[in-house]
Amino acid sequence: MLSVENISFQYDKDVILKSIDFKVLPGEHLSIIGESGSGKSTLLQLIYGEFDLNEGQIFWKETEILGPEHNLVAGYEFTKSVTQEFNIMPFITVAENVGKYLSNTSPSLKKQRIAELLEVVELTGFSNTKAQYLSGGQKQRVAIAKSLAKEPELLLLDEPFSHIDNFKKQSLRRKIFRYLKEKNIACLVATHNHEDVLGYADKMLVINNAQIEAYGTPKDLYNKPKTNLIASFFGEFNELPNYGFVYAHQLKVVVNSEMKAVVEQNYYKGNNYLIQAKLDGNPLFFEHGDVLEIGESVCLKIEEL
Ligand SMILES: Nc1ncnc2c1ncn2[C@@H]1O[C@H](COP(=O)(O)OP(=O)(O)OP(=O)(O)O)[C@@H](O)[C@H]1O
Repeated sequence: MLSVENISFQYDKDVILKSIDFKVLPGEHLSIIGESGSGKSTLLQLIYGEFDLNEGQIFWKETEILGPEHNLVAGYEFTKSVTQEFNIMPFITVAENVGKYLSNTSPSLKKQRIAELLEVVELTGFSNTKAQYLSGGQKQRVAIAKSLAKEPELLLLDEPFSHIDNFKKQSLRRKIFRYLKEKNIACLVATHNHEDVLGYADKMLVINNAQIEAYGTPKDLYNKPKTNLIASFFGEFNELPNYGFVYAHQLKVVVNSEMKAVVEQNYYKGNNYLIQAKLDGNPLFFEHGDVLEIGESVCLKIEEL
């Protein structure tokens, strides 16, 4: 189990993380969300042992994860980290990068393992390509495969699909997260994308103002967002008096109701339109199947999630 015990950290005078305390079980998937600059990457780096904590302790099972003051070379056998820098070698092939730390005692086993990992990240056809000729997204996938080569117990992923196009992202996400579950590898995933969370994460940690703003299952946080930061992570939303947070897709146009809004703008979204309207002088967003006329008055009702 990963045990992050009341840690606090600052690079210089500003406190980046304060009294952060949570646990992650073996095989568990924890998503870390928060605004840009809220400290998600810093938290992953601390768990990797890259910096010394100002307060608190971090353990993986019985081992305390220590920073450079006690441990000159960051990192432990049981953990791997994929950062935004990728750390892959440009002048060797994709297969050589992935197999870099694998044992050479059985070349056929090594080859098999590399092939298995390239299949997980959908790069089988690039095995013999030098890494320098890869796109940013392909490099990111090599970095993920490399991090899995020696089967860590704990994997730290910092925005793992940030360079990967939407077309690839969907299947890659399914494959990688399923692979981690099958191998019982715990993972912490810093992300800005709710699609990385819903459907995959067991738990979700929200960081704001250096502290934990919320912790729970994605379903609970989605159904009852306590703050606008959490609601906004999941999509367009409104904060309505007497109701709290209401997602745009929860508002439906009906023949008659007390809630009357005036349409101001339509935004095409593919399967429907996001409608910007005014309700009692305040902006309101809802979704609708068709374009509505600007200036039209519509009645709305709130649907339960
Ligand atoms: N090496 C560093 N030295 C000093 N300050 C740093 C360093 N790295 C990050 N910071 C600062 O710490 C804060 C948190 O940064 P961090 O990268 O952890 O945020 P983040 O939540 O991962 O952001 P993003 O979502 O944009 O990646 C930011 O204000 C950043 O400027």
